[in-house]
Amino acid sequence: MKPYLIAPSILSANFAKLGEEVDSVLAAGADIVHFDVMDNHYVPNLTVGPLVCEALRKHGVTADIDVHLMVQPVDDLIKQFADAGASYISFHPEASQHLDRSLQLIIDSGCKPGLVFNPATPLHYLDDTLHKLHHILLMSVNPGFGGQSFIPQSLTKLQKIRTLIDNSGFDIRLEIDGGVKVDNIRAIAEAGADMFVAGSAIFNQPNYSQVIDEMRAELAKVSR
Ligand SMILES: O=C(CO)[C@@H](O)[C@H](O)COP(=O)(O)O
Ligand SMILES: [Fe+2]
Repeated sequence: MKPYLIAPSILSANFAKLGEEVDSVLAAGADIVHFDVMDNHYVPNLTVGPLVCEALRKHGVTADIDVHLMVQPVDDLIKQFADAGASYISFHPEASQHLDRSLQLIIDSGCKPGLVFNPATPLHYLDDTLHKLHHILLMSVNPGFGGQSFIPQSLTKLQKIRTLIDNSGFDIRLEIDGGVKVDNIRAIAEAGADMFVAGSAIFNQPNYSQVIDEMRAELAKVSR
């Protein structure tokens, strides 16, 4: 079983001091930086692009950066994010004209490819892509905003994806994103997730290490 990874989403960080925020959350015990890219087209919100990813690298961030592309089209931004220092890059399959080409672009640019499923995106996109995936990201809210409530049906969808992965024989991480908190992270892990994005649950609290410690304590209760 893969170790659990906690990935704070910078969407809820203070953008006026982003470098310090990322340093703080990593010092508080986070594993990976989750970097939400929104284009005001695929989703009704606008955030940050490759320049900001590059700025975090120049600032000295060495942890993996998990780029979650909520953009359409997808392909142009892949190379730009790879050059800017991205580690993981995921995108929404219905936003790509040529799914296999987009995944291959991520692989060829040296990053780890992932596919993102919204609450109602059908899982058939996994039929011919599993062999190329490093991670699958399940959205447990509709994409576009931080601070939304976890959609309970996501637990069933997580279990389905967990079973698909386990039966495939491929070594794929299962990431969950949206409404993850201390009080639901254990149930989410029990449903099969091994990587946890949390934005508002961490950045809206004054003490980041306390929240991350509490999340890890909940995860330690999971038997696997
Ligand atoms: O991709 C997204 C939203 O579209 C997420 O990464 C959110 O930023 C998570 O925020 P919280 O639900 O944890 O506040
Ligand atoms: Fe995200």
